[in-house]
Amino acid sequence: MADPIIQRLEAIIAERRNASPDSSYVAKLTARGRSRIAQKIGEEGVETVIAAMRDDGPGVISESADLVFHLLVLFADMGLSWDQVTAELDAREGTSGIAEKASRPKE
Ligand SMILES: N=c1c2ncn([C@@H]3O[C@H](COP(=O)(O)OP(=O)(O)OP(=O)(O)O)[C@@H](O)[C@H]3O)c2ncn1[C@@H]1O[C@H](COP(=O)(O)O)[C@@H](O)[C@H]1O
Repeated sequence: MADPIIQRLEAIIAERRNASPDSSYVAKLTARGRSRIAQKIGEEGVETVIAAMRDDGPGVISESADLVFHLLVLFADMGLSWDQVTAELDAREGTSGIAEKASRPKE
């Protein structure tokens, strides 16, 4: 089960998708289409990287919140949920990243 703020945000985003783009950022971004939502995730990821390179801890937290929020907007657009991400992490628990990479088929 997702953290309570993630659950509330998923519900808010589902509702705000149908609001007026004049009064809702979620509705405005959704109306611009999937590619724009995905582009925002790239932008927020880059802003997180920039904050990290500046050793700006509060900046990394703030940009990470933007990143998670925009991921949730994308998930809503694609019918996905945060619980699916945590299920994927659960499934990976205990598998070393080094071992997993070594087990991939050779290209
Ligand atoms: N958590 C957030 C949240 N985080 C970030 N943002 C917005 O995301 C945008 C990202 O900022 P940027 O400067 O990168 O982008 P921008 O220049 O404003 O936008 P673009 O024109 O570039 O797309 C800003 O407008 C932020 O205000 C958010 N907007 C909304 N929420 C949540 O979503 C709820 C519903 O919001 P509305 O849909 O606006 O009612 C709110 O009550 C909040 O709980």
